[in-house]
Amino acid sequence: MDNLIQTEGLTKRYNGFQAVRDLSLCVKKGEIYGFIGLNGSGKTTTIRMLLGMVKPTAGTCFISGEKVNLKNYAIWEKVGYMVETPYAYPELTVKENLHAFRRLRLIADPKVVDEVMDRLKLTPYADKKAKNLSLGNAQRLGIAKALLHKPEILILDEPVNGLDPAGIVEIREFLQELACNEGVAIFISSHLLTEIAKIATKVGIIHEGRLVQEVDAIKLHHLLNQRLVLDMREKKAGLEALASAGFAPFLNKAGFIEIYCKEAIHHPDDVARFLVYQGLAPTKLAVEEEDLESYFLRVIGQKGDRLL
Ligand SMILES: Nc1ncnc2c1ncn2[C@@H]1O[C@H](COP(=O)(O)OP(=O)(O)OP(=O)(O)O)[C@@H](O)[C@H]1O
Repeated sequence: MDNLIQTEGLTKRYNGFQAVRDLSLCVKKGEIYGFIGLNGSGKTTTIRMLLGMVKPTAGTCFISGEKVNLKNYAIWEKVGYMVETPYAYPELTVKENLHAFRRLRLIADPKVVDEVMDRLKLTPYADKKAKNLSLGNAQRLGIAKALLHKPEILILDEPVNGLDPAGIVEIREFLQELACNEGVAIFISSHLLTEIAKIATKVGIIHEGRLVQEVDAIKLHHLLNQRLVLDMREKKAGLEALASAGFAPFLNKAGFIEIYCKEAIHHPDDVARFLVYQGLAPTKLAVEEEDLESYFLRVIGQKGDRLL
């Protein structure tokens, strides 16, 4: 079985409002699919349909090749998930929570709880009540629950929310190991594009319910625009000289001159030489790559300095 997760023409309408439109995607064994979009773009609705929690208006979801259907209990043996806020019994400790979920999953071997606590670095908090956990450790407990039964598919909605930078790196490395060494197919939603780009093997961008782009993470940086950024003392004269030489320069918000023409980006030394001959020596000259947030905004057709 190649595609462990697959959707075909998935659509959800709420009283005429299109939350998800004609969405088709697939995730293979060992792949990490990063599903990114602004708030309200349809990520959670898609995940809920994948998990059979919301009935699609049209289209189909397949898990391990089987059509998602709440009555098909066998499917859920293969899936671990965490959707929105991780749920735990607040008065029970981390360990008690995990044993409660182990029993719900009908797993006889109690050792799985110690194993999963160890993997998620929860052992020091084993006897702490869930209600007293930090947000980051509550997230870890959510992921631990999702992994108790060693699923081949993991579906996570915003799993790094509330984690500090070190915690984000740990979870990232943990998920990468899970996909790489154990072949788990991971579907992970987030609005943190930069973070997702570091972990995913494939990135899908959802906007207003539509999958507007899907790209292999390796190819992502080829899609980022490059530009030549310049500064000089005589900016007005510099802009005029560069414009008359056909470089189509413009002044950005930070007060630097930007050039997008390919020849200038590939041969910044020619631009420097030209400016020096004009008596306009640059005080800054650098080829810079568009950041992922600007790329995202470009793809979804919005303007702005930062995403979120
Ligand atoms: N039960 C519902 N009834 C009506 N509209 C809904 C319902 N659930 C979601 N929506 C709407 O569908 C759209 C998509 O919501 P969804 O929660 O899937 O977005 P999201 O990308 O997960 O956003 P966030 O990042 O904020 O969680 C939103 O406009 C939301 O208001």
